[in-house]
Amino acid sequence: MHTLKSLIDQIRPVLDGMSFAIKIESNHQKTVYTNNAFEIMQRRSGSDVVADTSNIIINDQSLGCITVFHDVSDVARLKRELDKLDQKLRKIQAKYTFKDFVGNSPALQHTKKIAQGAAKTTATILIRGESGTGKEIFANAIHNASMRRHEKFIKVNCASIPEALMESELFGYSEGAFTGALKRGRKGLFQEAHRGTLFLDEIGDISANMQVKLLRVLQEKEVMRVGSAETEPVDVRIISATNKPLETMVENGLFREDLYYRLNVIPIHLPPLRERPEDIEPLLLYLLNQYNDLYAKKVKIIAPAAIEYLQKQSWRGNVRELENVLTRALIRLPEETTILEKRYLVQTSQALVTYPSIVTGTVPTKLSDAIENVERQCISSALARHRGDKNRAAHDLDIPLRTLYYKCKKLGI
Ligand SMILES: Nc1ncnc2c1ncn2[C@@H]1O[C@H](COP(=O)(O)OP(=O)(O)OP(=O)(O)O)[C@@H](O)[C@H]1O
Repeated sequence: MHTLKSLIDQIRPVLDGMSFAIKIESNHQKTVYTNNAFEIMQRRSGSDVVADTSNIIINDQSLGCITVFHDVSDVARLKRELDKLDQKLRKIQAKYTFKDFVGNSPALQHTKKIAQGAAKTTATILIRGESGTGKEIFANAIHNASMRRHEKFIKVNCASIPEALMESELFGYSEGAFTGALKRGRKGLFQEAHRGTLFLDEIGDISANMQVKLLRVLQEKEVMRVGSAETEPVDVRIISATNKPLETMVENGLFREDLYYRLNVIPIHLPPLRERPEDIEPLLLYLLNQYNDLYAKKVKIIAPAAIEYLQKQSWRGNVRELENVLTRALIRLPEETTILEKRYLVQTSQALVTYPSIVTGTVPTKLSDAIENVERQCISSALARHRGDKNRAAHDLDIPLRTLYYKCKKLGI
């Protein structure tokens, strides 16, 4: 007949060598065995431990119980780090001011003046402008010029958050709202931005369902977490931005008119770069200042012919495209060169606008293969233009971000 002691003696070499901490207790809760790992765990303070206890039953007779302790300190530490990172990702330090918004063209000066006036109020602002005109840094600058500058500036890219997550991202969720929800529930971005500014980028991309919910929050100034019936008051200044034709979308029933008016209290239009060629030179100097260090170059002067050449371009991608052209020019520039000549820019801007032939090499027989080739080339070229930034690539390709992820996976990009 087994006794607990004889059983332990039989398996002692196995228990002693285990890396898990183990404790065996008799039926009277008296500790009769602990292994080395248990002693080490006891000496270490502040560990996060999960205990797993099972009864020791032999021939229907209970001899005691064995507890295995799992040290989850690393998991707990990783979780804390993840939470911190998540917090950081959800916040953007609003680091830009109007001084950082380069350009003194009359068109830009006019826009800055309106924005500086608007910053002093709490009115909702809608920033319009083509892609790459600086809507995001302009929103930053408005927040920093406002009374809320010491509070948070939180950015939400409405186009990149999947529809299913949008509501809980914006308004939070309560305890046990859905499988995988955090135990304590979670604040939404509206609550995070309380007393600060919430920047809703790509607002033209939100679904009809979210439009209704957003309108409600703007009207009532309170949010309701997913899975809760209670409301929480929020004091948030909304700045939204889009390059979509919202007015046409309203006419076509794609964007709610009431929401449009709520968002568009102060409209601000950022003019495209081609309408303010005089801003190109100061922008180049501002960018050179950063890029010389970044690419270990020594450029001090931009040749007048180079500036003149750039001023004549159409800049479909606006300042972002100008950044790309300058980056490519600097990369191919010899290290010691101090003057940026036109020839370097000509090569690079042509490289940007000359797209590869749609189907290269042997033309596939199957139409589906040919379509895949074209898709692969268009997507690869958009990703290359935006240095791998999928958001911007999807924007250029005029497809939802989700579709881009799906296609990249399917096409092996
Ligand atoms: N006036 C400016 N001064 C300095 N940098 C600028 C200016 N305008 C734009 N930029 C730079 O151009 C790039 C694009 O700006 P930003 O992301 O703010 O544009 P956007 O209009 O929000 O674009 P999208 O609609 O594609 O999101 C950024 O790197 C930004 O720093």
